[in-house]
Amino acid sequence: MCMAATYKDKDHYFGRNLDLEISYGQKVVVTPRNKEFAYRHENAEKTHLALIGMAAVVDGCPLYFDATNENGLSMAGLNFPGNAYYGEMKEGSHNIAPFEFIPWVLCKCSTVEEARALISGTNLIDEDFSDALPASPLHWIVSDRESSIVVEYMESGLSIYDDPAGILTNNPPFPFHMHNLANYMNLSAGVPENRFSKDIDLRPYSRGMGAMGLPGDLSSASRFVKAAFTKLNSLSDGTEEGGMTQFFHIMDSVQQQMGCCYLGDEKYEYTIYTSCCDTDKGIYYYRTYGNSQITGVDMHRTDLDSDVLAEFPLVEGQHVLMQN
Ligand SMILES: C[C@H](CCC(=O)NCCS(=O)(=O)O)[C@H]1CC[C@H]2[C@@H]3[C@H](O)C[C@@H]4C[C@H](O)CC[C@]4(C)[C@H]3C[C@H](O)[C@]12C
Repeated sequence: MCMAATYKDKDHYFGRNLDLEISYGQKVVVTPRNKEFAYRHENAEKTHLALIGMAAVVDGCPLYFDATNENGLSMAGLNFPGNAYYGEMKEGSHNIAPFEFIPWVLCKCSTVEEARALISGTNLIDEDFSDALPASPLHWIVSDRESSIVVEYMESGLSIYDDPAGILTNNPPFPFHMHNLANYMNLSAGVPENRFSKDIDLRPYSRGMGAMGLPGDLSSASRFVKAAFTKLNSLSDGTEEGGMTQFFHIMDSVQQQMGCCYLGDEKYEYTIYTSCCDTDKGIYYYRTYGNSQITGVDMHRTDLDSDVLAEFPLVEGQHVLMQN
């Protein structure tokens, strides 16, 4: 399971939880403007917008899981097995392999509307990066400061949905999640009132009974509701630090703890990393399962005019601040 979210306070934030049982050796990677992107079926892009995000670098190629470009447009791929469908090459469309999709959009577009136009003419083809890294069944969230869309390639074709919640999880397809929110429209962060019956004296019996009925299990459907409610009721203090702190708390609302989601075969899915990109500043913050400290990489402290990837291996292990 995974979750991606946007959040706006003084700055705008975009990030995700990567919930999985294995690691691909991912790190924070800045692709500078002059690092050529060679596409399998499209002309290579010699110069483009710079990107920062989490990627596995294989044979010098950054395979992005989630990324933000220097103009703040962001994108993340989340598992969508059984529903994602990549077809054959199509004449008259841009034919792009799934692993190329994030750079394809973020190298060129600065807004959700530009991305929507580009994606409408883009055909994702069933092409693997390599035998060892076959095409992943994904759907994507694309966000700028103002709005988000969700992109799903299914057997029925391409759908681009407005995502007013600014949240994405996994299966089923996105319209289900938006529809499902209606089941929870009665939820409130406030103190519950007795609407059950006038004939029974029901009162809140403790503080902290807001959001009664909010699902807390780890299913994709429940995580969508919980993350959306948490985000849409979130308050922060209008400072950079406060916004980033609140963003991590939103992500924590649907964290997967090791041991709680068994996949069989002695394998468990858990939140391998949580990212929070300040898209206004180009700073990519992250935490990993084994390192609760927030670590940051600022794309503007790298040479964005270079033609060489800047790679930052994840800082692992707890960094405990002893006070005595
Ligand atoms: C599995 C990851 C998504 C996590 C997620 O959504 N988990 C939920 C699992 S569940 O079904 O709902 O249980 C996705 C996100 C980005 C993906 C990676 C990126 O697409 C980059 C490359 C692409 C290559 O084709 C395959 C390896 C890969 C390195 C991908 C491996 C894997 O599919 C990743 C890491």
